[in-house]
Amino acid sequence: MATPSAVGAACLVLARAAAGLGLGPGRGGDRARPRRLQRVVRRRCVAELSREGPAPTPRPLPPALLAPPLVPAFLAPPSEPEGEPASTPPPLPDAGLGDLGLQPEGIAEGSIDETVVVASEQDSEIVVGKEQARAKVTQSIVFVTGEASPYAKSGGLGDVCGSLPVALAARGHRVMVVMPRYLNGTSDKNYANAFYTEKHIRIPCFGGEHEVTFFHEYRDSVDWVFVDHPSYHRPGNLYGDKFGAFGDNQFRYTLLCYAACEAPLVLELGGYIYGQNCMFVVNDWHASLVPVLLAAKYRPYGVYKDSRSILVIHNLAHQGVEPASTYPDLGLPPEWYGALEWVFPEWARRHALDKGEAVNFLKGAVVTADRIVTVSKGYSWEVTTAEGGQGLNELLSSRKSVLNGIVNGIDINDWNPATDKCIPCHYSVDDLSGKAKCKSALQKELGLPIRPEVPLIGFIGRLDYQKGIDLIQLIIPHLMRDDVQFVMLGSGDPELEDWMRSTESDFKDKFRGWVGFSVPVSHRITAGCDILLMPSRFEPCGLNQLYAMQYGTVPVVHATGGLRDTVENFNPFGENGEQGTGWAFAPLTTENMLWTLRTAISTYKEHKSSWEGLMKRGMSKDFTWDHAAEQYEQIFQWAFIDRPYVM
Ligand SMILES: Nc1ncnc2c1ncn2[C@@H]1O[C@H](COP(=O)(O)OP(=O)(O)O[C@H]2O[C@H](CO)[C@@H](O)[C@H](O)[C@H]2O)[C@@H](O)[C@H]1O
Ligand SMILES: OC[C@H]1O[C@H](O[C@H]2[C@H](O)[C@@H](O)[C@@H](O[C@H]3[C@H](O)[C@@H](O)[C@@H](O)O[C@@H]3CO)O[C@@H]2CO)[C@H](O)[C@@H](O)[C@@H]1O
Repeated sequence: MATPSAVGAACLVLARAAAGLGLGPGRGGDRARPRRLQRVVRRRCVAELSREGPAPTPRPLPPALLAPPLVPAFLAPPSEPEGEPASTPPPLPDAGLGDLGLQPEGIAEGSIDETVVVASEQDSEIVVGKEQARAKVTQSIVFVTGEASPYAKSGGLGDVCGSLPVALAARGHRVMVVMPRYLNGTSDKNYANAFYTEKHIRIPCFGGEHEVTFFHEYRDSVDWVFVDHPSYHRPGNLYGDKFGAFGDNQFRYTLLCYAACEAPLVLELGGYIYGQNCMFVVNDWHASLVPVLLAAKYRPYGVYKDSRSILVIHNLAHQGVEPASTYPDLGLPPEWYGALEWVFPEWARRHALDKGEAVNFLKGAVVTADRIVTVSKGYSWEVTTAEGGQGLNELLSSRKSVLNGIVNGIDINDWNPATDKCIPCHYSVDDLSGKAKCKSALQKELGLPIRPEVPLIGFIGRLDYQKGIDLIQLIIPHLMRDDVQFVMLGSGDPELEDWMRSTESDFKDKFRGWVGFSVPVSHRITAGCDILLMPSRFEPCGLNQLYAMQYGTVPVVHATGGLRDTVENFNPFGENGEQGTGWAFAPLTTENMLWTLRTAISTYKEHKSSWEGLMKRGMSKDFTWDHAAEQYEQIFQWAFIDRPYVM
């Protein structure tokens, strides 16, 4: 049996929490029914007690997590041509694209690199280890996400949520990640080490009570918590299948958010619950109901008063928008409708009688989260502009004082050419010889002519409008006249997948289109290519250019968002000699892109020592998570200085 005190504490907080949860989705108001709810909750706690398994062996906790709070958190002070193309290419059109490559200005308050002295009720010991830097103040952190690698990944969100929590745990924080337990019949083995916790909760939404259970794995000092429900068990990818996005995604991620709010209160992980004093880090729209729930359904009942929430925006293109008529399904009190209220502009409405009324999950978090972080500084400015704000620019501008940008890091355990298990030869900045072997192995694997002297260009990414693949389509007939090789790895838009296949058959000796999702292939392309092309229309951060630089592969990118923040333009006439790690071009036009690519290609072919300098400067950059983790800690501290969001 679990220790009585821990279970008692869990029941108490669960009782308080569920007093706010309500049991019905109607607009009748939960506040009118607290007594009945308390009774139901007490029964639930008793039922849970009888299900308790053997007491887990408690893991040691950081001292701060055991110490009782002394003062309320808000009182803490601030602290050459080979073969001809199939046909003569048409003239290059101007892409006619809005360019976001403008100069950022006026974002948020001071630099997050500034040192702020924070006195708090939590651990204030400064521990600087020899190998691993430790946090000045440790927190209980709860990440909520739709994906985290290696369990489930559809793109960069999965990378970040699979590695930032580990970096924060290594710095002394207690960290939990809450995500769905996706079972699709092919990658189910990813969850093989996650065990059933015997915890069940019933979530009042969508016209009934929906039971979810929790699975758990403790790995890399992080509590990985998987929410289990039949709606997460189906073939396809995480969010949809060949017919498009799943029709019940709003329901699936509503469940995730409710479950994530309960997990710190009910799960004894390593023997202890996380409790009410948490830092919720909610990622993208899938997790965006969490801050709304905290404000609408917990704090009014005295629960989570000392917790804070941070919204991390990885991509404003996905906001979780559904018709306004779905609001009652969410189980939120009617007076909270305004937090999620969203009206489409007239041009975006479907017919004359369409009033464009909708609910928008991401907007709900923009309104109610205590702080907002975007995944690069550049993007934190772009989201406040009409061009980059995807309709949320005015709202985000109104929250500038709590909006910051932190460039993502990369997991060098996974992405390191000296140790990478997916690549055929290892290499480093001190010995680049293995890279040439990776290139010839890749050419062989792809069935391309094995020619060390020909520049091999790569693209890796989701086949999505965001990534500018239509621009690649336009330049390919021109580029294929040059002596180059080009490999693309991607999946997504079926028309673009078909184009990749047909282009491969048009240019058999020069172009490969690898349709599908393969992490090992992505590593081999990153290591084997000379140049990585990223013509993204917008890019909140971008990870592939970081991986490329780490592997001595020179990025050619559109100067936007995180790409502009991380790729330094090649300057052969720098003050201290040659400078830069790649090429960042703007505006985004096909002519500009082709010209920049050809500049890179001629540098590769004719200026070998300059090329080696580009490679080595990129490989010497420190893209590890530690610096970003430190900046997140600063945001956490700022969040705890302010009072939490209340209506
Ligand atoms: N077919 C395929 N096979 C194998 N691997 C594939 C693949 N297609 C993509 N990937 C992998 O998915 C990841 C893509 O990450 P990005 O950050 O470049 O873009 P994404 O738009 O998904 O992420 C969003 O979130 C991240 C994280 O914050 C931001 O960096 C980014 O700007 C934002 O758009 C990389 O690890 C890449 O290798
Ligand atoms: O890590 C890669 C990206 O993953 C997330 O984006 C997904 C998005 O959140 C899902 O909702 C879904 O998007 C579909 C969208 O909802 C729907 O209206 C339609 O446009 O189709 C979209 C594709 O199915 O899938 C997205 C991934 O493809 C995350 O939010 C992003 O930050 C990440 O870049």
